[in-house]
Amino acid sequence: MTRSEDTAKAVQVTDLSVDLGGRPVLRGVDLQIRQGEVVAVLGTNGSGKSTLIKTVVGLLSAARGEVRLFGTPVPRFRQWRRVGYVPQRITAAGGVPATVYEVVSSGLLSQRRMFTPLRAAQKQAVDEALQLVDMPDHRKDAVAELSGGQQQRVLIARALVSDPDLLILDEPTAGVDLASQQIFADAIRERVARGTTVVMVSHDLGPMDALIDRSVVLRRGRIVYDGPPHASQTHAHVHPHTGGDEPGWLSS
Ligand SMILES: Nc1ncnc2c1ncn2[C@@H]1O[C@H](COP(=O)(O)OP(=O)(O)OP(=O)(O)O)[C@@H](O)[C@H]1O
Repeated sequence: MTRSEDTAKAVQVTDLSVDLGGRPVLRGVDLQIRQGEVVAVLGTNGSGKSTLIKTVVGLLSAARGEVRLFGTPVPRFRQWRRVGYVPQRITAAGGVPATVYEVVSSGLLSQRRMFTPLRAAQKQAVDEALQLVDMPDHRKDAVAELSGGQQQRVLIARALVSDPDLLILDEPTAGVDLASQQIFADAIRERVARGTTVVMVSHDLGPMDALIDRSVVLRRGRIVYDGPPHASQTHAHVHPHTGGDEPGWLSS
């Protein structure tokens, strides 16, 4: 594979195995995501979706195999500004009192420049992200004092503020009301039109459903389906033991 083909892949997961608590959670996962694709990661509770996402963003390490982002192995990847990540649950405040504005603006700064004041354009980007999730009136509020759905909206704003090339979303709209899900889907649609790659875990895609062009189903730490969204979304929630000869289903 040439270098340019490598970098045309936003995410390359090769023979990835991850162990947690001494137990294999992911086993031999292969997944290639081209730039501009919108991929849903589906599967029952405990199938390994969050573990895969966390390994892709470098929060967990591989026992075997590797993950590359834009052609670079994750341990050596430094362009984190190109990646927006919404975790499954609130971790943004991390026990430290932080305002909505601080959490969203942290999406603009690499660790090294954490305490550099924001430039005017960056302030504007934070304001726009807060508008997008309909939270401008809460900019000075402590994140810890918001409702769960409002906290999730803050995390969405943080992921969108840097206008990343790759958005990695772990149940981004869990607990978020339908109107806000729609706003979020519209924001994602607009970015997808500009070429942003999206990888999203969800149990209920809601208004995001129409944006998905491929889905991947995990079962007990392995990929069992990789193909067009329709069939997989049906099967992911029905009986995991079917599959048979339909396209996209892989033998496990
Ligand atoms: N820190 C940990 N230590 C040990 N086992 C873990 C740890 N985190 C997750 N696991 C186990 O790994 C498996 C996969 O968990 P993971 O969170 O990736 O699943 P998931 O598909 O995202 O589930 P859900 O749909 O419920 O969010 C589960 O069996 C879980 O118990």
